[in-house]
Amino acid sequence: MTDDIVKGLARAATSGISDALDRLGIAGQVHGIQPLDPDFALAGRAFTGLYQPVDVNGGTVGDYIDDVPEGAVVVLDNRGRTDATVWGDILTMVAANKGIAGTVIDGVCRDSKRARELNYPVFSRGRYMRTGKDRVQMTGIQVPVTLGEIRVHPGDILIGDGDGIVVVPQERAQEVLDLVNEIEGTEERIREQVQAGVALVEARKQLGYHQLQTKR
Ligand SMILES: O=C([O-])CC(=O)C(=O)O
Ligand SMILES: [Mg+2]
Repeated sequence: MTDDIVKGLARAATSGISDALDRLGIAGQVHGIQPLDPDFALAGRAFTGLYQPVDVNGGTVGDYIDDVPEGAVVVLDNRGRTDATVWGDILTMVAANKGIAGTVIDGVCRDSKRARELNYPVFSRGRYMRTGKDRVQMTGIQVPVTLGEIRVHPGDILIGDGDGIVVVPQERAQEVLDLVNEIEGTEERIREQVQAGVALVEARKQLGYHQLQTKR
């Protein structure tokens, strides 16, 4: 299920959402996590999972996937670990079949070919073949997690495109959406003016381009 705020934000580019977050003083830009394919895009509310290194009790990549609702984004916090995966082709296949919106990993994934074949958007810190099975332990499901420096609570909205991922806190989502629409509208007017022959320096000055993202 995709609600109206998610649909509205999904129409925007991550660059516009980033500028709106800057203006509102909200930290939501995820640094260093990129799509497996630059054409991948996703939008949806977070379903979160947290990993720790395995201890004497052993561990694996987790069996949460059947609980993830259609339209959600799976957000996996493996603490930036790049030497063991927490996502691969079997999870991709199941998630794509269920209509899950995509997966964002603070870590790495494997079997990346399947994600491209099924056009299932996976965003990660990279690709690697070595499994997290016997190396990680899932210590939390639907708990607050981090993607790099950015906190994600279950239900927060993630938007991803070829430029990366932004996280919009659910409490501020309407405010962010209103501001993104305003910023993108202003940028469109700048493009129209330039196409009509106005000098870019003039169009930018008139419409306040350089301050669109400035915190008020
Ligand atoms: O070990 C993993 O990262 C999971 C995996 O390959 C899969 O789900 O196909
Ligand atoms: Mg696999």
